[in-house]
Amino acid sequence: MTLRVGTRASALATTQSSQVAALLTELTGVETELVTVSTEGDRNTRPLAEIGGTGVFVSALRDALLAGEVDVAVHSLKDLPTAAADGILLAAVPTRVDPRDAVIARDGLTLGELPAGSRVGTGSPRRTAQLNALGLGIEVVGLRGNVDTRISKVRDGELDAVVLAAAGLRRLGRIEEATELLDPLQVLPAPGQGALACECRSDDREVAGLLARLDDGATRAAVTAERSLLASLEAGCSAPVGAWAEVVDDDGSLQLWLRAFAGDPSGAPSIRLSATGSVQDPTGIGERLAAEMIAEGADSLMRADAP
Ligand SMILES: NCc1[nH]cc(CCC(=O)O)c1CC(=O)O
Repeated sequence: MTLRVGTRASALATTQSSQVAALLTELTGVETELVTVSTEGDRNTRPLAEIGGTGVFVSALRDALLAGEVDVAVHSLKDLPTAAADGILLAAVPTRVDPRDAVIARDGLTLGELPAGSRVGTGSPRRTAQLNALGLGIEVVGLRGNVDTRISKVRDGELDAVVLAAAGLRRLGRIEEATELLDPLQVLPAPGQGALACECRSDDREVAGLLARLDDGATRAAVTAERSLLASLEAGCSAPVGAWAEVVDDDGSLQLWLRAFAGDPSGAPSIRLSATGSVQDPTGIGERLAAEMIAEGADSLMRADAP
């Protein structure tokens, strides 16, 4: 049997899909082949919010899965809508690489070293809100495109810096180009950032069993809490929400720490809170923290600029 692993066409997507395919072969001995599927998010470089936001990168791969054209779909977990999809099983969440955001700035600078008025590119409302909340006098400039396109804006001198996911840079072998890795407690990553999602058809027991070997329990618990918070806030992947959870060993009992940020890209005061609980209950921790954030006003904050 040869497993057909579906991937988007971008350099990042094919790299991470081949890494999953290689891991699958290593752990289970099964043969794999990559099948490229083109998605609306790749074909269209208008702002994500305009072309459907949540899920534009994901649905074409899921369609190929349901149509039986591929057996496995590999996504960046942070691109995955929180709502479950009919007939689709999230069969594996491999070990998270790196949750952090990275800065690539001109002349090796860090964010703090950039002079006031510097132009920093990101297309993410979450990054925009947190960059503004740092109060550094930076001008945040909208940006889309693949990793290469974004970095080239700094190399061309069009921007002073860009902020992007460290995991993407690592997977592409370009992490050395980062001039700063932002502390994930200071600039909270997107829920699921740095983790991958491996899906199969819900009724495909055989592939589900193979993929289960790739699942990492601690990563699965952390991203489940992060995504539960996002779902309970009724926010999508393009909302100004950051969340990061870690499993910590508290005298032999495994605890999950979840920290969250909700903001407003235009700079209204933001909300930061954290919660902890048993690693057995990631969904409950996310729900409780979301309720606390809503009680503090997260709801109206996130929707302040909604169209
Ligand atoms: N927003 C798009 C996206 N989706 C996943 C990644 C790569 C990193 C990851 O796996 O979280 C990126 C690029 C980025 O945010 O810089």
